[in-house]
Amino acid sequence: MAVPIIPVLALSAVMLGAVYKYIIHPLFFSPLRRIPAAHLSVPFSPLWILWIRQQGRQNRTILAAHERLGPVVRLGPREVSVNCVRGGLSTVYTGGMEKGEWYSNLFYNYGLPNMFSTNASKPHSTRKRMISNTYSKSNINSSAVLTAQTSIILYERFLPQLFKTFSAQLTETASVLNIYALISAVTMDIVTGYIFGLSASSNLTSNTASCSHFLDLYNGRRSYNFWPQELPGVTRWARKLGIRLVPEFVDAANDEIEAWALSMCDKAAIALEQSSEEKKAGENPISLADTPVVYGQLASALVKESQKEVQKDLNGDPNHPDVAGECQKSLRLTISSELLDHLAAGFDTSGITLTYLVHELSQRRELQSALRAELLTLSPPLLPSSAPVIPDAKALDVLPLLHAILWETLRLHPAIPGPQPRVTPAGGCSLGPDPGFWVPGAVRVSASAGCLHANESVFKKAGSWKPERWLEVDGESRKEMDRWFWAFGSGGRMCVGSNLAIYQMKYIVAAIYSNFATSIVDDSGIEQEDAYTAPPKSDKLMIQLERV
Ligand code: HEM
Repeated sequence: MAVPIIPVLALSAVMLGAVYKYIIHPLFFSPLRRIPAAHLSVPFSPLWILWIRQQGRQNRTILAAHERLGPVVRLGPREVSVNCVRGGLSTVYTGGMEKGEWYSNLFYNYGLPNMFSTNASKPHSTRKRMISNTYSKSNINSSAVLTAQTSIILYERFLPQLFKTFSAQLTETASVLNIYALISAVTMDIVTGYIFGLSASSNLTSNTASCSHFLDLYNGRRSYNFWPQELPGVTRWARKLGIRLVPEFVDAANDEIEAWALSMCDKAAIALEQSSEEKKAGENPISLADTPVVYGQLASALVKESQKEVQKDLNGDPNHPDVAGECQKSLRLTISSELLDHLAAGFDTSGITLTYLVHELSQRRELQSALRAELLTLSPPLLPSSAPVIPDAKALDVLPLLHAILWETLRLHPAIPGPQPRVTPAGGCSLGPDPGFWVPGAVRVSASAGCLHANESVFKKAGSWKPERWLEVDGESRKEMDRWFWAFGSGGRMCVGSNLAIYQMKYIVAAIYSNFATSIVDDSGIEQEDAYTAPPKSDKLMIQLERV
């Protein structure tokens, strides 16, 4: 029987091509072949790193690979991890590499992008310019609105909850407090208060049932991120075949959270509208605490930007009565996508950090006393008798022990310890300290706070929580510690809310430790999740309060 020569030749060519692409090229020609591989299979296939991620072992595996192989390691055929400042953070993040699809796969809201999930630099910086001043250190530390909001949240919600728990402890009707949930509630209230104004924002601190419901919704989705984020195509195809890799309740939770954020946006819009009418009528406009600072700024910047477009559609008439209305309507979800991201990024990370701060302090009675002594030097101190006045934000900010305790917690327990992926530019780049490895374009590259903060040559006894390291060291060693400290990221995509985060975390710590001592009742499951954002595995830290 004659062999059909053309199909055989075609098949052979395809097979040879595959052997070249998947074996010969990675072994002998790929510029990435010189980078130490975290696993034997990584030059040929991404399956190993996908498996590690799916199993929730990525952070510890990447850290172990860096400890074994040095500051640049290869994680997949087109994926590299860096763990150095020179040729690492400076090239990838300060160098402004774009984000790639990893963020847009998961962090769109209502199907719409926001600053965090926008890949390209240009639309990102346009959006960032619109709002970054509302989060600048000088605005945060001198904002009368934020002061009014913080005073109400701390004196009328947070401290009463702590005192209520303390009294219940005395009568033994309740002996323990899940401080993770209460802190998440208060960080949510401060962040949404600043974004939407107090009357339009959340009150999870006083409302424990709403807080539990929200945390269940929010945290219940966590373990299903892998599929849509790493394998969006597979997730879509599986769905078409009737297989749900992400259960239905995750979609329902997303819908509920989106609806909740949208309702806060709508309330903020109404408050602003009423305020401008009252202003026109010569009446008192909106109260300080009810001012929606971030919403107001973002909405007005976006409306201004889109007015030109809408005007074009309305035959160029700038006075057409529909211009403002059309803009508001078309921007409702765009604004909410942005602000839902801020509130999520803002409450979760600060809540995680403070939970670990309380956990560490609860094991050190003497340090709590030293911190309390420092906090009581504030004028006025954060005691119920000082209400409604809160200590000055700048005075709070410069307390050295408080700062060292917060910084050390952010170092050892970064809320985002996992890789923050970027994509190398089309022309390629060199990665790693001299001489570095040349890497072509379109390669996924990331650094991780969890790995950078574990560097023993910068942070002695890196595995121990030692706030004194931030007090005892200065000069070049301190500068080096600052260069490797990466809890908020760096470069153009660094955390835009870091000043608000520091502000609220310091006030919350001051509220707790000016009034109480804490001790651990149950810290089972306190280990951080091995994930991009890393809350305690158990979502709880049970503590007891003691009045001081
Ligand atoms: C302890 C508290 C916080 C920590 C540790 C933290 C950490 C980070 C990190 C590491 C990034 C960069 C992530 C990446 O590129 O993958 C980031 C970005 C971001 N954070 Fe935070 N964050 C905190 C609090 C906040 C707060 C309070 C807000 C706002 C209210 C906020 C809003 C954002 C936003 C909008 C981005 C995206 C910035 C951009 O892409 O330009 N964060 N944060």
